Amino acid sequence: MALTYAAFFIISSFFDGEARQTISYTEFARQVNGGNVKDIYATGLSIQGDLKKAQPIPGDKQRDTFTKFSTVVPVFANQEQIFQQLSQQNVTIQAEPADGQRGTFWNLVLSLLPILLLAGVWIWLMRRAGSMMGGGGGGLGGIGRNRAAKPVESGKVRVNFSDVAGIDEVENELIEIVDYLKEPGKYRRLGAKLPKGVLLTGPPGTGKTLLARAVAGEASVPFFSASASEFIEMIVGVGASRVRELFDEARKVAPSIVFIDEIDAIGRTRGASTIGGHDEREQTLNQVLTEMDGFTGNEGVIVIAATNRPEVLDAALLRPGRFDRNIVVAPPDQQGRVAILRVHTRGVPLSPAVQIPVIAKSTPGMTGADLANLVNEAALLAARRGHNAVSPADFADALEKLQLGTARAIVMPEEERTRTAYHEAGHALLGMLLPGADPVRKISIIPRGRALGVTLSTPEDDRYAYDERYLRGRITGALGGMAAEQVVFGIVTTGAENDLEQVTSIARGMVGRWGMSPLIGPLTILPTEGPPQAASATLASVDDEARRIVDECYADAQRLISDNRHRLEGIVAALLDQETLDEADAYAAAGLTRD
Ligand SMILES: Nc1ncnc2c1ncn2[C@@H]1O[C@H](COP(=O)(O)OP(=O)(O)OP(=O)(O)O)[C@@H](O)[C@H]1O
Ligand SMILES: [Zn+2]
Repeated sequence: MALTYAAFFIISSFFDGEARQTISYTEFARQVNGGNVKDIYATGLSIQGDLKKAQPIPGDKQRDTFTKFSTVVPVFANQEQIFQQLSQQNVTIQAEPADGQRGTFWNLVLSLLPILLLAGVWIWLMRRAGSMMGGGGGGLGGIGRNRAAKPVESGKVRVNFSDVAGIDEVENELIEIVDYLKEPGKYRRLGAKLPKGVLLTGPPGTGKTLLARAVAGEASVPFFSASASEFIEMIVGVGASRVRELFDEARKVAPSIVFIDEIDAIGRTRGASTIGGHDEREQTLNQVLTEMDGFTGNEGVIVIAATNRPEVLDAALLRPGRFDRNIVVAPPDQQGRVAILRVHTRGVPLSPAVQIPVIAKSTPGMTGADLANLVNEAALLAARRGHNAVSPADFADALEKLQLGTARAIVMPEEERTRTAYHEAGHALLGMLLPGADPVRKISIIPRGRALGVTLSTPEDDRYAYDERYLRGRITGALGGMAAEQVVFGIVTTGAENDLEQVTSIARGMVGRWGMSPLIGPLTILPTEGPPQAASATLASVDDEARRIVDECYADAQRLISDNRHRLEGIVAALLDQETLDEADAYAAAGLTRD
C-alpha cells in the first residue's frame, strides 16, 4: 500500500513538470513586451505560464519550440511594471503565496517522501498490531488524502429510504430529521429544538452508513462523511484541525449532514487504553464536542455518528445537546431479510423458481451487508455457469461458500480425513441431541480456510437473549469434536484450538458477566471493555467456576457420544462418503428426526 502511494506521488510530480521550458527573466520580460504571454500562475517568486505563440527553445539544435514556460522573478525586479503590462494585455494572472501548494507543493512532497514512507509503514504496522489484537483491519486508510471530507453534493446522494429495507422503525425515527432538513424555517418559527446529533448503533453491516446517506438523499442536502479512525491515523496533530475544516465546510452549505463513522475511535471513555497517541484522540474528540456545542441548533447541520461499540463511548458524547438521540440498528428479522433481499435483487434476473422468503428463512443472523454480498455471489456464480438467470442452486452454493468459506484443493491423508470426520460428527451429533441447541444445517470435511472441517448450526430464527441451558449446550457442542476424538481414539489433537477458545469465552462470560454462577453471584467481574473488576481472590474463583462449568460440559459431551456411538458412526460413514451433508442428510445419517 505504502508503495502504491509513493508511486502515485512520483508519477504525478513528473507529469506536472513535463515539457515546461525554464527561461530567463529577461526572456520572460521580452515575451511580455511582445504581448505573447497568454496566462501566468505565480507561486511566490516563481512563475509558470503559457505563451500564445510557440517560441524556439534557446540553443536547441532540432529547433523545437515551447509554449509552457517557467521562470523566477529576481527579488529586486520591478514587478509593478510587469504587472501593469500584463493587465493591459488581459492576461489571466493567478497567484499564491510562496508556501502555497502547486509546484512547490510537489517539491515539498518529494522532499518529504522518505518521511511519508516511514510514517506510512509505521501506521501500517500499528494498524496490523491493532487488528491482531482484535481491532478492525483496513490498511492505510487516510494517508494520501489531504482533506477530511469531500462533500457529496446534494443532488449526488442518490440513496434514499427506498434503498434501505427491513428497518422501518429506524426510518420512522429519522423522518423527523429529514423533514427538518427540508424545511428548517417551519421548525425555527415554532422555536422547536431538534437534535444536533444522532447516534446510530448496531453491528457492522446493518446499514448505518446507508441510513445516514439516505437521510441526506431524502432531504436533498449535502452529505459530508468521515471516518473517525482516519482523523487519528493521519500524521499526529491534524485530527482536530480536520474536524474543524469538516464542520466549517458543512456550515457553509447548511442545511447539511456530517456523518462520522466509527465514532468510538475518538469517542472512547477518556483514560481507557489504546495503542498510539491519547492526546491526539482527546483533542480530536474535544474538537467534535466544541463544534457541536457551537451550534445554536438553528444552523441546520445535523451530525450523524455511527458505532458498533456504544458501550465504550465517553459519557460526554451522549449528553443533551450532543448525541442525545440514540437509534439502535439491529440485524434484520426474517421479514426484514425478505425486504432487503428484494431491494438487492431489483436489478438481478431471477429464475422463477427462486423464492425470496425461503432464502430469508435460511439466513438468520445475516445483516444487510451479508445479504447484499450473498446476492452478488449468487449472480457471479450464475454468470460463471452460463445461466441467464440466477437459480435456487446458485443461491444455495453462494450461501454455502459465504457460511463455510471457500473450499481448498488439498488432498488430506486418509487418517486425517477420518479423524476430521469423527471430530465434525461429534459437534453435529451433540447439536442434534442437546435440547434447545441450534439445528445443524451443514457438516463438511472439505478443508476451507484454516479449518479441516466445518459444522454449521444456525438458530431457527433470530435470538436476542441466551439462557443458561442454551449456553451450556453451546459449550457442550463446541467440545463435541474433542470428545469424539477422545472417545474413539483415546487422544485429542490440535484441531480443537478454535473450539476451546469459544468454550473459554462463553464459560467466562457466564461466570463473570452474566451472573450465572451461584458462587460469584450477579456481579460484573469481567466487563466487555477494560480490566477485570475484582480482587485477585475473586478472579481466581471466577476461573475455578468457569473450569467447573467446562468440566461438567465435557463430561456430558463424552457421555452423550459414548451412549450414541452408533449415531456417531452413521454420520461419519456418510461424511466419508459424501464429504458434505446438508440438514436432512445429516439427521438421516444419525437416525434422528428434527422436531
Ligand atoms: N437495511 C438494509 N437495506 C438494504 N441494504 C442494506 C441494509 N443494510 C445493509 N445493506 C447493504 O450493506 C451495505 C453495507 O452497509 P453499511 O456500510 O451501511 O453498514 P454499516 O452498518 O455502516 O457497517 P459498518 O459498521 O461496517 O460501517 C450497504 O451498502 C447495503 O448494500
Ligand atoms: Zn471443532
